[in-house]
Amino acid sequence: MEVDWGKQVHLQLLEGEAEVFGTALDLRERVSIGGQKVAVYTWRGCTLQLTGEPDLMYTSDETPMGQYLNIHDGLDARRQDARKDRKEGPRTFVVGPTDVGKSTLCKILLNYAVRAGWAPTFADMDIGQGSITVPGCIAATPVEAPIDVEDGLPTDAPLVYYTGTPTPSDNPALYRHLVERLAAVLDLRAQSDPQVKASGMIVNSMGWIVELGYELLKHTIETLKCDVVLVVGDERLYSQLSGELKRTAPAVQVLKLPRSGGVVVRSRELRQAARKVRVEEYFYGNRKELSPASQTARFEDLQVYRVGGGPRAPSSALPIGATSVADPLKLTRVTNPQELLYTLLAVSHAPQPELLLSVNVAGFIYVQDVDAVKGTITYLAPCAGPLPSSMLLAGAFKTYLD
Ligand SMILES: Nc1ncnc2c1ncn2[C@@H]1O[C@H](COP(=O)(O)OP(=O)(O)OP(=O)(O)O)[C@@H](O)[C@H]1O
Repeated sequence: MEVDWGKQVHLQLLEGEAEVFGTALDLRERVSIGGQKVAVYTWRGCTLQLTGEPDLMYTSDETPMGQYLNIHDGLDARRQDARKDRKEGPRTFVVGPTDVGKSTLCKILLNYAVRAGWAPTFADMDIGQGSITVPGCIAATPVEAPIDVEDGLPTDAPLVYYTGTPTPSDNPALYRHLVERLAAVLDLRAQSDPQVKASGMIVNSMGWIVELGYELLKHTIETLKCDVVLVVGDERLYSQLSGELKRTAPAVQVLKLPRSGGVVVRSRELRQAARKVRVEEYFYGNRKELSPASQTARFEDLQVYRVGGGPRAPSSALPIGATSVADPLKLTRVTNPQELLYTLLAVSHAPQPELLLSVNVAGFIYVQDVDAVKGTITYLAPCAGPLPSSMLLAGAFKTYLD
């Protein structure tokens, strides 16, 4: 069923068993669905009660759920072997073009793993959408309980790195660098807990699968040491990846899966709107249950840095024939606050600017207003009080919150 933003329907399981993307519904529990497109699936039949008017609703008996369950069984067996041998559990990378149900498959596999007693790590490499935090981030989170149908993924302890852009094509070197940082931290975390280690990871990818996008997918497989690659809904990508990995990394198992017929195709405008909704949800919560605080600070008290675009060496200083290239990881201090208006700034844990790209971020603030005369900026923060740090990383995309 599809329910538009701003609208809600309520779902109740009266009899039998049913699940929403792998999260089992409890008998009689009232679940609210709003601004979502979901499928309720039953393995053995159920009776549901629906209150409200979804924008679209239908029943279907064509589903890849059987295949998805087989994949889970395979991963489960590998996790058990890993636990016995004190080795790493499977690291599963879900790839495919846009709108084939990659994020949904990740959710289903995470939920089935949790229901089987594991504590997998979810890593999201899709910086366009931001399922764990705001868009423009590479992030990971431990999943220790079934994903809440209303609230989505757990956000208590995410590990977040900010690229500041919703597409890696703006700065591929930065994207690669942050994937490497995330991988290093996740490796350390896995070593510190045998259950986390054996549970493995489920990694979501972006839908960009050609040219540079394809190269970045391969980089992620290598960096995160993924040993299972699930290719959803794209025969060409499957044959390209399986052929190449057979030669370069024969231990990696590449499997293909069909796209679920229910997956909804989103236009560019809808994706943009979804990004704005994600930012709103970050500050206000899914049900507007949070109270962010609007605060004003002197710009000179903040240290805001931007990544990339370091100065090019003049061509006269280079050998003949060489072209000058800007350092894509160069950090430059932002001196004009006006350019930050309506952008998200990441509040970093970094103690000094040189570490801004090595250390994860604590959270985000949104620049609502800039007063050039007074030299102040007004920003929205998740809570009132001083920021945990004055070291901030600028983003390059604007979001217009109401
Ligand atoms: N079987 C289904 N029935 C109804 N809606 C579904 C079904 N499967 C997925 N969806 C919905 O379709 C939309 C797109 O699915 P999803 O986000 O999983 O695709 P994706 O391939 O990850 O997209 P992206 O290109 O953004 O990475 C989501 O809103 C999801 O909730």
